[in-house]
Amino acid sequence: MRNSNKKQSNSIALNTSNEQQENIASPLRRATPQIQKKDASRKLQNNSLIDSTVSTNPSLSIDSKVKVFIRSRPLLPSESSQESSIQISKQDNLLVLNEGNYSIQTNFDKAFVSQDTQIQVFQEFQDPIAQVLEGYNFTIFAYGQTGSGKTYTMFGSDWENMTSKSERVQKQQTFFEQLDTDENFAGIIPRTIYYLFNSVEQKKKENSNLNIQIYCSFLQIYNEKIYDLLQDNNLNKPLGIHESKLDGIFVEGLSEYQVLHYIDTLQLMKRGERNRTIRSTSMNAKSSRSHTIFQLIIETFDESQQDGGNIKRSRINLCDLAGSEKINKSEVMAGGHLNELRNINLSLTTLGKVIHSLSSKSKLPIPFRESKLTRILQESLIGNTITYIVATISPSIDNLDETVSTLKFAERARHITMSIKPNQINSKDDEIVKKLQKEILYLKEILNMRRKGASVNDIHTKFLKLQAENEKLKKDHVSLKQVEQLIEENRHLKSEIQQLYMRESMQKDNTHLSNSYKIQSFEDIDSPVKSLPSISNSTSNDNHISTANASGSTKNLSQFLIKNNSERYSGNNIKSQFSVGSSLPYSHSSNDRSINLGKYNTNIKSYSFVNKSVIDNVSSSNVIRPNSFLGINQISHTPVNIRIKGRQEYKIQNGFIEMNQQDLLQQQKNEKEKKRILERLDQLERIQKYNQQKLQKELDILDSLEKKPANNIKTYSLGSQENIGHYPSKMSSYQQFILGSLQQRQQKSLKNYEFKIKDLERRYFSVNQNSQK
Ligand SMILES: Nc1ncnc2c1ncn2[C@@H]1O[C@H](COP(=O)(O)OP(=O)(O)OP(=O)(O)O)[C@@H](O)[C@H]1O
Repeated sequence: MRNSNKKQSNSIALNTSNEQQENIASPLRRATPQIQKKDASRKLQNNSLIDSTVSTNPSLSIDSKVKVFIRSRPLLPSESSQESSIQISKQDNLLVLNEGNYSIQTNFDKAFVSQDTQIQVFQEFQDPIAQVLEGYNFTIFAYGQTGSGKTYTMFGSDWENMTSKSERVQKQQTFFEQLDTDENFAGIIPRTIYYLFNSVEQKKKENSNLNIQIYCSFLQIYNEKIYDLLQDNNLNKPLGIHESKLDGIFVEGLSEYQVLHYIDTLQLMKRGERNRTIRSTSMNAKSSRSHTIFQLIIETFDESQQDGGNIKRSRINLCDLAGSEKINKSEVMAGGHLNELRNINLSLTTLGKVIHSLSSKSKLPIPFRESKLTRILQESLIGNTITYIVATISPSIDNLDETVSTLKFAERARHITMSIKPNQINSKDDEIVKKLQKEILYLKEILNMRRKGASVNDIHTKFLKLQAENEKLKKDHVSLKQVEQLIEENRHLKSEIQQLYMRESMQKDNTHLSNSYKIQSFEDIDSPVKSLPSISNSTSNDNHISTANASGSTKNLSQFLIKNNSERYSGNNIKSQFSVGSSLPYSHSSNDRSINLGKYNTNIKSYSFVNKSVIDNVSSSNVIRPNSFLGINQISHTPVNIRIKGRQEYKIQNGFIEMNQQDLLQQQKNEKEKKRILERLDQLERIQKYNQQKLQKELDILDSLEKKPANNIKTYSLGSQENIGHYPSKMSSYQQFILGSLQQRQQKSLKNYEFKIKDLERRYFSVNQNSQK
């Protein structure tokens, strides 16, 4: 044990009394644990397991305590040289930390140690996810010092960084296909997505009238600014936080993507993860420098209740906080790093203060507004939300202070109680109708202004004016169906605006979209597999789909889906919405908006058509067989990325496919290069194998030669009669020469191949990464 960690007395118990004024989130302060003899180490008084299970009766509002789990990671290879580490074990929900003569024991709602798998951790989250479908909000956040395992817990292991090609492929498969059997790989977010979609399927089976829509968004807070991780990968456009009576606290301008299948959602999660700001630090090679929140919004509506029914709208917030980090005076830090660190520490300190105020039931104002993080999490800490915290700790002796600090934070959070009830929107609720009408007016105004070339400032001024005007909106009684339509229209307009903004920011980036493509229309399919959508050739120069081969061809989908269209997008002629299928097998919902193409090929399983209204250029005799399509199943009216075999990436929005010509060329180049490398790799692997076999054979021959006394080889006595003539103690110089040169030659060639293979793998990895950007 290092001297600096030696303490004077033997046992530590956490003091979490409400009077304690210490700022627990600051990593810069040393923990001041209460010290006791080990024998007398006391357990915390509050041992009861807090049950935040809520009633599904929507009229009931009940009290729910924040649930706190603790998770300790194993020692990392870089820490294994340490003389000693903190011994962390658990007894039921009691976490026990032993370090030399010191001991810390404290109770949590659940304790996880290094042997506990990702599946075991996730099992604790299944109940509240089921509650989300009843209209309850649910937040999970991972808290802990840098390098303690927050990202591992929330997202999963860093498999993409693994070097072995075969392992990468296997992990990729696991990620998308075997979440329920994989124990250690995927973290809480992918599992939540998977579980949620399965639960939705189950619910729909139980009640075929249920219409459940899922949307997702992903944001990061970096240096006290909020960015959309799905739209803004260059930190170009910080977003603002607003509060409204109906929506509560929300981030204005954050994109919401409608998602139809878990694979699409995972793709979006991966896209956002790639855009996250990370840095290599002394504690963690891939340290998250921003707080991220992955949000799933679930809207449930019973179609059998025409009037007077309810729409349930709930949220799942999955937060991976940036970790606190000490400012290391001996280490030279880049200016940016220091700034990040200050901002991270500031927001975590504020979170600590907020938790302290809430747990001590202080009468003083709670400092939610002191940081963006606490402002966004406000509703998860005092609002209508089931909240779980996973506090992560490290067993490294060097991190003892931070570990104690995390435990104190976690213990305090357990004292927070919230009153929760399901979120329901009633069609007779004038507030919601007013709000939707207001928003639609506002959005229409903005769209018109944008089309006429108005600036963002003009629009903001107009917006303020509109807000005032819209207060006067008349009260109408509308049906639930109408409310749904209003929501749809609203969403549609928002996505148009999003697209406009996106284009603007892309133009600013000097990223010129050299081609704009539009998909005009598809047929809505009533019964799966019976008839398939098809597309006919469009010869005109208008916005129609071009079909390179429309009758049963197996050509690349891109060939018949898209057509170079010089005309720019105009919001008025959006006629159809569609989503394209996933490359992985799944059975889509049985409602009339989807179709299973599984019968026709294995790559694409589902098409979804949302809008029946317009059918252009579609004949039912032809069959689409997009078997080379490795796309994701996505919505149409918010931007989505689609991958087509060969990994070109397209953006689809409002029935448009857009692609950057330069990107496309680069992608194609990358693909060619990758293919070439893979072929060369295969070839080299074959040669290497052949050489190994050859070497082995030659060695075997020499071995047998060595054992056999050849006539022309002198044998030597080893002093024992039996050995004479059988085991020559010395090979002939000829044999030695052959063996030596053979070995040398083979070793050289094997090394050469090994080197070449490594080099190719490295190049493949870098090309692959480039093509995923
Ligand atoms: N339970 C675990 N089992 C195995 N390895 C783990 C576990 N938890 C974390 N690790 C490993 O520890 C390292 C640091 O973990 P991670 O990046 O999740 O930390 P973090 O708390 O998110 O750090 P930061 O705040 O700097 O982003 C990673 O290499 C990760 O794979």
